[in-house]
Amino acid sequence: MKNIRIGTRDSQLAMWQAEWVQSQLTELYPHLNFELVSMKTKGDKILDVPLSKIGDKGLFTKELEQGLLNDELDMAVHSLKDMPTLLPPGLIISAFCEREEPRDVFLSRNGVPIEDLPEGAIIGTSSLRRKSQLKHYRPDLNFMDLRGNLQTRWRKLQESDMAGIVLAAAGVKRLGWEERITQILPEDMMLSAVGQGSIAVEIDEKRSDIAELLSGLNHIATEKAVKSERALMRKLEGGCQVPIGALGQVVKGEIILRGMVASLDGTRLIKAEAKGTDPESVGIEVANRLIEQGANSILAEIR
Ligand SMILES: NCc1[nH]cc(CCC(=O)O)c1CC(=O)O
Repeated sequence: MKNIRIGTRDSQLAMWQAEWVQSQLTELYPHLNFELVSMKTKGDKILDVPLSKIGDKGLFTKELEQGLLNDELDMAVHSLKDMPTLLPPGLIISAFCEREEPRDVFLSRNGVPIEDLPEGAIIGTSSLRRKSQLKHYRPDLNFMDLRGNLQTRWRKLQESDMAGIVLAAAGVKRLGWEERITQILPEDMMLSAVGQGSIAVEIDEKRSDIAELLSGLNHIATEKAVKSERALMRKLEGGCQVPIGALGQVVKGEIILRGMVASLDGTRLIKAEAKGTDPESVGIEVANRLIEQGANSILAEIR
């Protein structure tokens, strides 16, 4: 029986996602054997520094991509959110799996939603995107850097004097932690990260055999939405380490894309929106509208 190697990081969330891809493929192709190969990435090893300070693109993807290029892996499963907008030459995303809830959630230690937290409450997050938007909404809030996998972040919340933490709903749901969610943050308070909630499967562009297997996992509406978000990000030259939010939604085949750029202190926050059918042009249009409103000067300050 043919053996197909699926690469993944070894965090509990990454393993859940890779196992999900494995089970979908096994169901579609019961005569093939899909094997998981787990590895640690640089982003899993450096845990004491906020991602924005490491400033390295592909922190969670490089080792897996090396595996694809060296023919040690046949495919690599990633959270799309962790993937740079430009892939290494020779690699492509072969499937954008159907998106889970894209929004962020607040996990409050005492069950108190963000709007009712006491003045000066401390929120755990290292994400510039989450901090800037929360600062904009409530300038009195304080922040504590928080990295590590979801288990680590939950444990740190219990052990510290933080009021709560902000996480992607998708990860929280995949780990079965729904009951820990205090609130889903609405898009006008917290626009999610580019690609958030979608699982992407990356392959060597020469492996048309693998691409064929994966065609059954691609979800067209998700693909359109996240491609528009990634086009916006590419135009603004952001990584996941800048305060940019974007959410595309496909309604009757048309993409509606909203984008947001904020300053770190939350005093400036700009938004733009556009509609269309071509992901690339919708993404660029929203990016240009953000640039017209001063996005580049906000981003230049941060870089
Ligand atoms: N930055 C790490 C990361 N990458 C993807 C997810 C969640 C899963 C997803 O967005 O698909 C998370 C955790 C989080 O931000 O809470």
